[in-house]
Amino acid sequence: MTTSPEPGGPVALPTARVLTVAGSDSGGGAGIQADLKTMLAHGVHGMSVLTAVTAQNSLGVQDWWPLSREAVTAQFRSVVDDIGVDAVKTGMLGTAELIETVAGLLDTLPEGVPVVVDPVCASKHGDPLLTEDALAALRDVLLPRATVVTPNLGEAALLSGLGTGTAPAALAAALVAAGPDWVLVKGGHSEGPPTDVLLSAADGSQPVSFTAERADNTHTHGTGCTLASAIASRLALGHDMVAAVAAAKEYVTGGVRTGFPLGEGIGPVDHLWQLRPHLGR
Ligand SMILES: Nc1ncnc2c1ncn2[C@@H]1O[C@H](COP(=O)(O)OP(=O)(O)OP(=O)(O)O)[C@@H](O)[C@H]1O
Ligand SMILES: Cc1ncc(CO)c(N)n1
Repeated sequence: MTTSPEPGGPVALPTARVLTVAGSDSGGGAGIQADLKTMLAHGVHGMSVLTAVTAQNSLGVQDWWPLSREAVTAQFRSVVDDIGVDAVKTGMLGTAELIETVAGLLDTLPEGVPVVVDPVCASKHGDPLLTEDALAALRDVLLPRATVVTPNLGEAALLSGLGTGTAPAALAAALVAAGPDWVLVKGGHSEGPPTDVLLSAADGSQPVSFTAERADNTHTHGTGCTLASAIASRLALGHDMVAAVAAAKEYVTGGVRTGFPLGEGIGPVDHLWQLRPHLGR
């Protein structure tokens, strides 16, 4: 929870403010749309800086267009300078130019605002959402500014330069060296129970593993965005990192279990699974 200067002195806000800096998914399952739904489900105030527009559906990404650095900067300044933020999540940034722009903007945040970096490289279908030359910028410019970075197994292999068969704990150790405070390597693309491995840069201790039952459901569009936004929401509400990841994992697990078919391909996770009984549908 946070306080805000008001005439007559600081007052407690009824909720936390969480900003996503990410791309739009026209199909509504991932990207900005998944982030804002996740934030709503966590009872925080969600805000957005759009970095790119994708033409996307359950079958894949048909095309995408990055916004200008001026458009990204103006959105960020509008939100941060007036409303303020308690946590930031970054997702699809698309190009090296936008990664550098966003990194510069993150440097202007007040001290202590947590930043969750989801290093989005491709969609669930494998369609690229990042230009090839931007991977180095993601690693060298954005990772050092992350409170936590949340790669899937493929992204962790790409960013670390290690092979795809490398164990998650070894991938996490290699990425911690790139400068984030924490690394969470997600195991959604492995065989068996999806296990996510969290490693802290600070204490050099053993990684913490978060395991769930694998949902026997192909409708997993947006899992990565959902997990990262849930972590950002929990951090904004004052949870520590281990508690935030544990709660976020529980949220995404429920959402995947009840993910539903839409279109001809991969349907979305259900962001409202906890509220369905109250909604009556
Ligand atoms: N079938 C599943 N059942 C339960 N949990 C899952 C399943 N698939 C993925 N997850 C969980 O979802 C979260 C996101 O992991 P994943 O590896 O799918 O990320 P991602 O590839 O970045 O997602 P996206 O493709 O949406 O970008 C992790 O907590 C992972 O363990
Ligand atoms: C806009 C956007 N961001 C992230 C992902 C990753 O799932 C996606 N498919 N689309």
